Amino acid sequence: MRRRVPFIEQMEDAECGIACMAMVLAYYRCSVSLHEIRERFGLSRGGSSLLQLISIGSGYSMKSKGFKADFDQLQGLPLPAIAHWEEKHFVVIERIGKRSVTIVDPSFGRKRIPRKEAESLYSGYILCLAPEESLERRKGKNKWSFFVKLALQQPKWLLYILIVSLVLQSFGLVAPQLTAYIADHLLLDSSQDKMSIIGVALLSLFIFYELFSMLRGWFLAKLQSAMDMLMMETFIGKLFRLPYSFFESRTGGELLFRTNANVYIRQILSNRMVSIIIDFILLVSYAALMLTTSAALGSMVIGVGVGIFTILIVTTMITQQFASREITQQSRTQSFLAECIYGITDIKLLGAEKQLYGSWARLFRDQLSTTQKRSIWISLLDSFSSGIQFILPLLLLWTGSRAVVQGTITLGGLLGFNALAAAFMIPIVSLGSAYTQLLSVGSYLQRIHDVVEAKAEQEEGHEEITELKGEIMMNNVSYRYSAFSSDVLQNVNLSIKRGEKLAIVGPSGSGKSTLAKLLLGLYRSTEGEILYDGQSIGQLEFSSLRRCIGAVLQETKLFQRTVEDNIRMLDESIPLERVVEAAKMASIHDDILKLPLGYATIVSENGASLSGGQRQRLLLARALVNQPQVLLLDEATSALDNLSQTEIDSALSAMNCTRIIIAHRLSTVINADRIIVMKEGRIVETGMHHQLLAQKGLYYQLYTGEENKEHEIAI
Ligand SMILES: Nc1ncnc2c1ncn2[C@@H]1O[C@H](COP(=O)(O)OP(=O)(O)OP(=O)(O)O)[C@@H](O)[C@H]1O
Repeated sequence: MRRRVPFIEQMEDAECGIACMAMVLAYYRCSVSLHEIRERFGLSRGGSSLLQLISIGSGYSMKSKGFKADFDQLQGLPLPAIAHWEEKHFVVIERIGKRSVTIVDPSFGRKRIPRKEAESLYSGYILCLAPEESLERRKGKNKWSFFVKLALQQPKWLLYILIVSLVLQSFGLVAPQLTAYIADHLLLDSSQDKMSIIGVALLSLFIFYELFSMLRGWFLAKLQSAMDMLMMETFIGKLFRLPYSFFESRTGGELLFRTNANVYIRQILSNRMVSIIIDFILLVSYAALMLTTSAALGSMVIGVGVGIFTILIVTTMITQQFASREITQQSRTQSFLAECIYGITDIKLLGAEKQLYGSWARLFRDQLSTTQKRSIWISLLDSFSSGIQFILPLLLLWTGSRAVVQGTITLGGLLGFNALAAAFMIPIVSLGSAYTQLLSVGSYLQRIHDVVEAKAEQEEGHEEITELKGEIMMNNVSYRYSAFSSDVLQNVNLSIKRGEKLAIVGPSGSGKSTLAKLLLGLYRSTEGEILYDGQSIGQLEFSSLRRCIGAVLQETKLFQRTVEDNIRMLDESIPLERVVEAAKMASIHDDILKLPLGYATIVSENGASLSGGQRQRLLLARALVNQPQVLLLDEATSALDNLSQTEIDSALSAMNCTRIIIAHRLSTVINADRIIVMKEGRIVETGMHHQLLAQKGLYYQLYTGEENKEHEIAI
């Protein structure tokens, strides 16, 4: 039989290329996660080009050849192949027939489309791939394993629920027997005694049923909260341990969507896990009971049951496509909305509300149209199975009446059987819908899997440090953001002395911020090494190292907490006096006192209620509160006036810590002990202000350019 290309869903818009590559690799039995590809080739948020896909293919021992070809020329090429689609997307072409083409679209799934349509969607470029002998066969990790492991950590609650549910469901088995008994005995002989006994039996049945139901609900709530705790602890715990690059390649909205997916998964699985086991047990018991009561009628009902189940499964397979598409669209809409809310200042500034609302509405309409299609299929399915459930008792009475007349079954027996048949259908429908839900959970699990399986920033066992002397060395450090880009830093050699004030300057894009992030361990150098007090950065535990460094980067943000919390970053061990001291050094203390509640004033998200200069000084206070031995400031005082700048500078000089200051305004760094000038990722000049000026090189140009500008402004 022809092998099919396994569908691997893209998690984000820009992932279609690597998802296609992962599908083709999986087709050749080499299972690779999207995360692994990103990690290995350092792909960021942008999409991948055909050239990059060729390199990725070669990296996995696939002979890859990309070229321009007309649609008709595709016929003879080896498939599956990756095709450029609609000028903006990649899909895998699985089969080209005379009339139709089968593609596997990473954003949707398998699709068979008319040849004419495929021809119009194809953008003219194809990437053919064939495995080399060295291609490693690899089995993929099961995305369910994370959840199963968690669930099995709750054996107590699972067992209780199972027992209570079994007792509850066995009441279902009693009902048909009671029906038969009442019909056969009470209808003909309704003596007071029998009536009372049955009445008491019914009442006790009801009370027991209620008690067990309540107990089940209570156990379920216990299981759910235990699982919630474990799932969220594992997920969020892992999320915080992931490297900075992981967050650079995912949108905030998408990550929030994944966090919420945990709750959805837990809700479905904690309910379903037990019910699936019970439904199976019930199904077998009901079937056995029906067959022993009447083989003929029993076989008929079981046949109908199998029919309903098959229809449910087939329809689920159809709706599954819509379900995973809906999830992708939901996450896309939510990510877009989150982005708009984060960037509301720019939207207002540009007066772009209408356009963005229009874009959101388009995304939402797409999502709704998929939801609608799925709902229509589901309601068709529901109406079919409920129709059968409606007609089945009548059908049974109709066919069973002859058996009653022939005396092979009593009237009570037939009525009891009818009740049994109705009960038999319940677990069938429940298993069918469990299957539907489990499939949709699969799509959510894939998103969680991406986080849970990602490699943490550091494994355990690195040296935790509590203080630094402040000596830093960079030996031949080079860095590039992805395997496909050129070096952003090239052979940087730098030795920073304890207590030195080092300024890094250079044109925009010369690699200053990248260097700062390497020093903080946010990126790992591609070549060379960074040493703190003679110890390689790779040996140190990053979070402990970062606690010893006070850093303000261009991306650093304020949180919607009190001023005090913002300075001490929720670290309760830092007393208010130290917070005040840091605020004084950052020249923000007086401004804080003028706020309505002083240090207890809530700062609005990202400091919207503060001036640009106040925000920067508050962030500086945060960097200073731990009395760091190294201070790293990337454009941290760009919004300050010269007076505040001088005030802060003398406070920092008194601290006697190593200072690395990245600045565009050269006037702020002229008193630095040493200035290094960067250009295109290299250090091109080093020296003190007057020495660099005398060299009349790049620094001179930057400085005189700035001076002229200031002069123009002054005029
Ligand atoms: N996350 C990233 N992924 C890919 N490339 C990046 C990333 N961040 C920066 N770059 C690229 O690296 C180069 C250096 O950027 P960097 O931010 O280090 O420069 P910079 O000197 O700090 O610039 P500026 O003075 O404007 O802040 C630039 O070409 C930039 O496009």
